[in-house]
Amino acid sequence: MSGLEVTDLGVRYPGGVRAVDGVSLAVEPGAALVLLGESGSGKTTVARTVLGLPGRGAEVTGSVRLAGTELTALDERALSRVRGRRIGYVPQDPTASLDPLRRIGPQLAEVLRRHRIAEGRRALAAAVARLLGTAGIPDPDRVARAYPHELSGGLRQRAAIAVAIACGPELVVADEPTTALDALVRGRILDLFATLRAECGIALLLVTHDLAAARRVGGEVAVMRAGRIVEAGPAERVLSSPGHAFTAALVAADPGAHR
Ligand SMILES: Nc1ncnc2c1ncn2[C@@H]1O[C@H](COP(=O)(O)OP(=O)(O)OP(=O)(O)O)[C@@H](O)[C@H]1O
Repeated sequence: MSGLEVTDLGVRYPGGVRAVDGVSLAVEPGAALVLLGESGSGKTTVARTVLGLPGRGAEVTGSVRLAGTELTALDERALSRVRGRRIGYVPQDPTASLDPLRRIGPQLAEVLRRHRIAEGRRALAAAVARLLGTAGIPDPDRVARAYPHELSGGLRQRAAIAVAIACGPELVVADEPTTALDALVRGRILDLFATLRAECGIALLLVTHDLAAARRVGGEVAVMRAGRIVEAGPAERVLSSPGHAFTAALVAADPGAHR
């Protein structure tokens, strides 16, 4: 299968914590899967394990395949090539993927050069401008010259998304990418993910506890509790008529549900 296919994933930490237990999910090119659930349910552990970064001492079982490549079988060198090149990562805090001491343009150029996407000053500058445009940045020249702290939160997150998509990845993993943003900007960033899916065929695995975000992204949702998926299906159906008591409780506890 193309896209991401996770089968019977288990992650156990030293001390016996079973953070993930028998999780299976799939995201096809251009599709989205939103992992929902309360804090500590294992969402981030699934995302980090897909990135090949489950954490020190983690014991991983099961399979993570990206377009047929078994990622759990790769060594660290091969995995670090897959990360960045075939999988882009968008963290909650964009400053985590941006260097505070370098302007945005040179940072992006460095990623493009390292992965041999573009070479030479002119080609790199053009590729950077194109990439910032793809990330929905209206004035790419200004943003390319700016340091991360000179940008608004929304523009910073767009710059971090530009880093994530610089190498044309098949999959983007985003962990709470809009939690730190205000409601208007949050919606626009979620719409950018929709555009990237439609125009670049990127598969999106998005972790959030924000039900409104899950509704806006559309696609499929998988609801996690204590390391397991308790319910999965189209966001519209699962969130409007939950089939599991835990999903129903999650929806009932959501302040946005009563607006
Ligand atoms: N590196 C680690 N070592 C030990 N335990 C860990 C590690 N990472 C996560 N855990 C444990 O695994 C469980 C799942 O955590 P995880 O962060 O995946 O949940 P989450 O659903 O993403 O929560 P949140 O929304 O708060 O980030 C928790 O009990 C957590 O304490």
